[in-house]
Amino acid sequence: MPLLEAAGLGKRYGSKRVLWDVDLAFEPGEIVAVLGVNGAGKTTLLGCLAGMLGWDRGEVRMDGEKLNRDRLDQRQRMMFLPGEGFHFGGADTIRNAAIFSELWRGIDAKPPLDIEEWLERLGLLEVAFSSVETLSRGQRYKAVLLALHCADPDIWLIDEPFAAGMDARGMEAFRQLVRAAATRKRCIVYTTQFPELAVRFADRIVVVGGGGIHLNEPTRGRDLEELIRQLGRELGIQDEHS
Ligand SMILES: Nc1ncnc2c1ncn2[C@@H]1O[C@H](COP(=O)(O)OP(=O)(O)OP(=O)(O)O)[C@@H](O)[C@H]1O
Repeated sequence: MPLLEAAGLGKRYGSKRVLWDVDLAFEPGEIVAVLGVNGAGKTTLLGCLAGMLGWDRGEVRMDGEKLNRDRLDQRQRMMFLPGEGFHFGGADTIRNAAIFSELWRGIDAKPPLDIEEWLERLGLLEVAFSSVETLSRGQRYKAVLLALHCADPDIWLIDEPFAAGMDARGMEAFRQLVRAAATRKRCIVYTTQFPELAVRFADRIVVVGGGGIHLNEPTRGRDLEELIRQLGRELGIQDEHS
């Protein structure tokens, strides 16, 4: 049974129909990249999957059970990370991560043992005790990724992580972070505009467009260069090789 599922999902903003009849399923332990041109509905899709946005038709299911936006126990099993991230005012990097851990895993939950290792991998050791508000844009986003690691929900919904100003070290730490989470059977779904990064980081690629799903393909066993070209064509990029 899928961990998370959209069945016949449709979403309008007023008279504007953005998604309709979207069927998608996400398994524990998989990393899925969602691509699509600007305005295709990627953020809308993630917002609906997270139960943050309402929908007009169809349903979202978690472990086969209909997602009810009022049910805290369901909402607590996932986290939606917006493109700009979010943090708790005044908290330093470590405290911010601890607050996320307390909110998602309970007040008695011990922080993960490897928090120092991830501070190091993300390049955050020097700002571990600095207020998140005083950090640079990329550092702030990394601090939120650390908090996500500490919260460790079953489902990670991440909007545009590669547009958040992280440096190469941060991007590599992100790759390791989501891979480690997938090994713990977390399901990670993120949006991106970059076919190369999608293919490099994900087990499956989904392309949203025209209100539906254009492509839903595993990366395993695929010729990745060809898949990147195919995605480029889906996104309207001219193929130099054709
Ligand atoms: N609150 C809103 N009210 C009205 N229309 C909205 C709202 N939010 C999004 N839309 C519209 O829904 C469509 C999909 O938006 P969405 O943000 O989901 O796209 P996206 O694929 O994430 O785009 P981008 O790549 O630019 O981030 C767009 O046409 C957008 O104008």
